[in-house]
Amino acid sequence: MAWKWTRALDGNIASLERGERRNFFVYAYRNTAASRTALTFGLPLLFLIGWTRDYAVSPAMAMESLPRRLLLFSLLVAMALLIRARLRAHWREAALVGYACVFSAGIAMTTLAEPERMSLTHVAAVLTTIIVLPFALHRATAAAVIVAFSIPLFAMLAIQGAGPALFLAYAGYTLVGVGIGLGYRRVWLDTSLDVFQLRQRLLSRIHVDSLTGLLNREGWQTRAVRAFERALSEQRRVAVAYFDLDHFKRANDTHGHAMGDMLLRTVAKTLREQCRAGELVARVGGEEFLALLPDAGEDDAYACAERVRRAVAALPGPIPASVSCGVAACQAGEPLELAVARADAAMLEAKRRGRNLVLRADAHAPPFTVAGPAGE
Ligand SMILES: Nc1nc2c(ncn2[C@@H]2O[C@H](COP(=O)(O)OP(=O)(O)OP(=O)(O)O)[C@@H](O)[C@H]2O)c(=O)[nH]1
Repeated sequence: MAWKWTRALDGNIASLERGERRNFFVYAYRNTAASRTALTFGLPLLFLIGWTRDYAVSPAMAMESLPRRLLLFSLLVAMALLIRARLRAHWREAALVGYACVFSAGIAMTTLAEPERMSLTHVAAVLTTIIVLPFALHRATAAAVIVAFSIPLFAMLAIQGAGPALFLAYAGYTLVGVGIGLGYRRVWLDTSLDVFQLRQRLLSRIHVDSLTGLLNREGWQTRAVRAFERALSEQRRVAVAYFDLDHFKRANDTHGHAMGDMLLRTVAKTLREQCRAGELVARVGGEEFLALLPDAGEDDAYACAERVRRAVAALPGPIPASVSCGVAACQAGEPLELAVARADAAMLEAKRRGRNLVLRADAHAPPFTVAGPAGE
């Protein structure tokens, strides 16, 4: 049996490494914002539905139970925040684990207080814990939580003289907990997840420029193309801006490479600050930066680039800095690289015209239009 698990698991890991999506469960949970969001909002929704159902049966009783429910809900939120801080997890994952823990604790307490109310709904809720916990918690913690919750539940099952279905459900629950806790490294959820997380972490590093924290060229190629295609499929506009620091070699030669690096970091920070959420910024060369601006036409891109140009020119510090920039709005049917090439050419023209300048690359009025706030 263990051998079979191992084989299945190795297959999962290999397929994850090959980037295949066979392990759909892990993949679906980790990789689709929709599934995580559905789960995250689904649980409080269940909470609400439960109360509404009680209200329909007996408003007085529902109102009576409201403070208890609100307390439980506050606990959920507190737990989620705690887990988020502790694990530095994404808020949706933190919220899920928080729900799962408090949900299980609440059910365990209810069962202890009112054993006759125990039902398959409870089992389903506790099973949620099994699904959710190993995704986000360390194996040992997940095991401790599961086993700790299962003890009172088992005691109640025995006292209640429950049927075999409930016993079986809880036995599965406890076994998963014990299996995880004993360090059964081949429990597929756990190990696949280790590999998966490692891969995700490596991938995110590969896409980030270590000096500035912006996307690097690979990151740009992956993320910008994806964002560009998404915008096209939703028939939204996209523009690009190509920035290049002026006389950066001179800055390096005069002030040293360490100061040059500092200037690059400061310019990167300025770029990030001047761009809106959802806009992608990358360092694609030594002192070259690219921005992808969804929902922007050439005027918007120009305005953004002008903001960046002014902010860089106003930077305090020992090195006087400025950027030249070309902006281009993607034309219908035009691939992203072509828009980038037009923005690049406009940027080079800005260099030729004396630097510290933003130019529009206007496909219909070649070669270039000198940009101005009124779009002259
Ligand atoms: N400090 C530092 N310098 C870098 C880095 N990457 C590239 N450079 C330097 O950036 C400089 C780029 O010089 P050039 O391509 O001549 O451009 P420039 O001096 O900015 O001149 P213009 O673009 O024409 O205004 C070179 O001296 C590179 O050594 C880096 O990561 N850190």
